[in-house]
Amino acid sequence: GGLVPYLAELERKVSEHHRLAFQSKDGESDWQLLLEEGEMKVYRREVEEDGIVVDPLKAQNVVKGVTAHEICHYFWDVDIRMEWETTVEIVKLVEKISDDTVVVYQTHKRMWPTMQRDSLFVSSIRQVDTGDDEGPSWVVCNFSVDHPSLPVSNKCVRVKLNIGLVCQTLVTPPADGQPITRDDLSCKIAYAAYVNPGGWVPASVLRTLAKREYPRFLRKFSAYVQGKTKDKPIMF
Ligand SMILES: O=S(=O)(CCO)c1ccc(-c2ccc(C3CCCC3)c([C@@H]3C[C@@H]3c3ccccn3)c2)cc1
Repeated sequence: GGLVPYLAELERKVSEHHRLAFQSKDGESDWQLLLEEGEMKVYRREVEEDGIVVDPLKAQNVVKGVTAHEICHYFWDVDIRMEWETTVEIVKLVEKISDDTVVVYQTHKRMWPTMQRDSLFVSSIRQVDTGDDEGPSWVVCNFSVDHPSLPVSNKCVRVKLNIGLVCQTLVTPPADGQPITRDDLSCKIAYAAYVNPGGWVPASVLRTLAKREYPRFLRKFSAYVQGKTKDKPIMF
């Protein structure tokens, strides 16, 4: 389909998110700590492009009792997105490119006083070898594409996004011979979001919105996955 050129870009973005995920931010001292809550740390850089706020966001968290595969699976699975994503109105699977790569269309709830936004993006899940002794990472990358069947509508402003969720499973080995239980598991998460609102939004409005909504999403989504998996066999 018309998406073949995007598949090369997708591979580049997955590698980039994986490379940057657990890299310490010392190099980029201009990250502003927005919030620190237990293991969750949320940072942002203040960036404007042509007067439009496009602040990159970076967050780390550790979620107990779940694996990297489980966190990435529930983040990627379009069918259950509305169970945890409270800021979108419509989620539509536009095209299934492969078992781990789909094209998704979403409308985001209108945030007064801004115009409603929509997004059209490739969403891909995969395991990436990390090369260290912590075992492989699981990665989900969502990034905007143009798609012939979803032209930009005059009702919504199309955002441009590039999102990376990179996760690693941490296991504290149980007493020898004991099977691993969820009490021995946690998942280290690195979330990166670059969202261009696609049109002018007052800087203060967007920055307040991001400061509230990203931590809310990380809290709600983490708790959602813990709830969904607690009585299920562990998905490594
Ligand atoms: O991680 S995901 O892939 C999850 C799949 O849904 C994702 C997360 C966030 C967005 C997103 C889309 C639009 C907007 C704004 C732009 C102007 C008016 C709305 C924002 C701003 C940053 C604030 C925000 C942050 C989190 C949640 C909602 N709102 C974020 C898109 C995708």
